[in-house]
Amino acid sequence: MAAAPSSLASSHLTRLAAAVAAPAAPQQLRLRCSRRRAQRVVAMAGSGKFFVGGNWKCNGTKDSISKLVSELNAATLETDVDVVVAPPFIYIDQVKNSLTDRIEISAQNVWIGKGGAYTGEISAEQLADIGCQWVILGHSERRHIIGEDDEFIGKKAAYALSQNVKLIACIGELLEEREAGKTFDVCFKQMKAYADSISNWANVVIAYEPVWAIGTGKVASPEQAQEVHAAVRDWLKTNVSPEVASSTRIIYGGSVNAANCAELAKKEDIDGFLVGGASLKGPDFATIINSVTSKKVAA
Ligand SMILES: O=C[C@H](O)COP(=O)(O)O
Repeated sequence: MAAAPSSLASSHLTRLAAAVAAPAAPQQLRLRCSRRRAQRVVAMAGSGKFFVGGNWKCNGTKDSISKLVSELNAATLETDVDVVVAPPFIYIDQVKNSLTDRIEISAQNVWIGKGGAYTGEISAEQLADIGCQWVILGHSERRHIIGEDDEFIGKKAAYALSQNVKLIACIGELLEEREAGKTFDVCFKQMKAYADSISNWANVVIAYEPVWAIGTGKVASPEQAQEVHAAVRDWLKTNVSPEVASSTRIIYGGSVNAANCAELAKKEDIDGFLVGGASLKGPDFATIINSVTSKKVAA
């Protein structure tokens, strides 16, 4: 799909406004998806591994995390999935020392630059020092509760990547923004802030997380998620490069669970998930990881 964001916006905004109530995939979009599927086969074969992250947020105790780690260590996981969990900072070392190396570790935040006199902050150098390979940035809870803005998030992203900490870059619209037909505008603005700061996308995964779906039990329909993922991929194609658009994984987050993951995973542009609540239950998280099998069948 080669249309520029501006031309996409006029045709999609009307559909997006109605999509919450009537999420059927437009025929036109399906046709464009078929073309893009063919175009992406080569790129996905090289670098597009399914990716599932578990964001534990501010949950857990030493005991509950020990139980969760035991469940994850005992789980049978499909091999062709990148799996990452993000414990609260204070438990990262415990998890790092007890969790199978099959699963990588992410932080949920990081300081904007080099460490020093920044009370309460954790630097990217410190994450790398303890073997924490990833960081989640731009999560809606940090945007809308803590008040982080696009520029601040972009600078954090650039510094983390410069220290070889890989990035899960979150974007997503509020319910009122979706209802006002601004979903694409919001997501593209958030994408631009990342693109202004990122020169190498090899270590970046984008997480589309509509805020209205986070922790609400109201998951986006597969068609709603696919439509935004496809638009974000087109944005990357137009504004970064076709190669980055093809190779960058775009994962979905927001009320993903063991029951709904398979249908979402079948969608062409959904390359995995960022999971909150359901990642706190080992067997459920394993089911979500293993939903890659639905993707293989759909492909
Ligand atoms: O980072 C994860 C998202 O905020 C999704 O959370 P949730 O699965 O609890 O809705």
